[in-house]
Amino acid sequence: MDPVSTSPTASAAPIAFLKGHGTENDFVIIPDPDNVIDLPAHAVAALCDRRAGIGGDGLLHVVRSAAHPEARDLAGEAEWFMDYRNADGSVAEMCGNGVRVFARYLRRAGLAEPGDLAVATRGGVKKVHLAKGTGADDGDITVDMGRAALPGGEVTVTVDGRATTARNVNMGNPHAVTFVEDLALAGTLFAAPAVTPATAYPDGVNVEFVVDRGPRHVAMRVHERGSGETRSCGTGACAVAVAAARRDGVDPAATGEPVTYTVDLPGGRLVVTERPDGGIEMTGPAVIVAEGHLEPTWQATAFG
Ligand SMILES: N[C@@H](CCC[C@H](N)C(=O)O)C(=O)O
Repeated sequence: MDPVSTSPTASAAPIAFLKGHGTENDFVIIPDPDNVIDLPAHAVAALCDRRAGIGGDGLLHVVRSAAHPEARDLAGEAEWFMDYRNADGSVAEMCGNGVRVFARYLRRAGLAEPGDLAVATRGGVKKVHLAKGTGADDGDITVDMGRAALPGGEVTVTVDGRATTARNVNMGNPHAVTFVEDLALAGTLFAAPAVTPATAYPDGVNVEFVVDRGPRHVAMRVHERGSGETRSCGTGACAVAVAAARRDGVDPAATGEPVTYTVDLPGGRLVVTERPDGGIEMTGPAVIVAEGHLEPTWQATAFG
């Protein structure tokens, strides 16, 4: 399962990849334990291209923390670093569905055992729980996503001239969560919704549209920074659960009781629990779909 290649500029050896998804939020996975593959933004965009590449909402570069300058300091806490990229090649702090798929890959490759697995991300170290028996394909995976930050301040999302207020929630990456009457009001989501004030999100934002489905049960659509509309977003589901809880007047820190929301997305279901200590746990599937090697001619063009 280890990559065959080193840098494509140094060698024509084909790069090993896998394809995976979590609730249909799909990723190209590039195993590169020693961080020898240079992945410029244009190569990531080419890999994630759904027509001319493998296709994905993002890319999971699997690197040992000790081998990556952005994660070296975390190597004592987490052996592996999820170097996450969006489909346009931009870098993001965290990916909730991605970290489950990342853990599934490590388990499948024999690089992680059942139990708790620490994964370094740009959003800090996340603890992933691989239940006993978790193997190549089976079993949902739970991630301790850390705490949500709620910066406050008025935020507005505008689609097709219709403005709704939103809550600013940071899950390591930025989110604007707005409750609507009908998910169709999100429109086509071919373009990013307008979010104001721009100063609330200096690095861009993921936008979630949410409707109620029942008690502590919501459904959402999302427009992701750097990827467009996706069929699921794990950090987005966590942001939505926290926003829904506060809207419903529920705060586990105050009650001392955890609260769980079921979040339905176009690509599946995630279950999100906020604990009294503020920690957020997300549970959902993680699937490896395929593996192979890049075709050398395509690789040379994509990385050139
Ligand atoms: N789909 C991811 C989030 C990926 C990063 C996001 N697009 C950003 O730029 O912050 C998830 O499952 O959390």
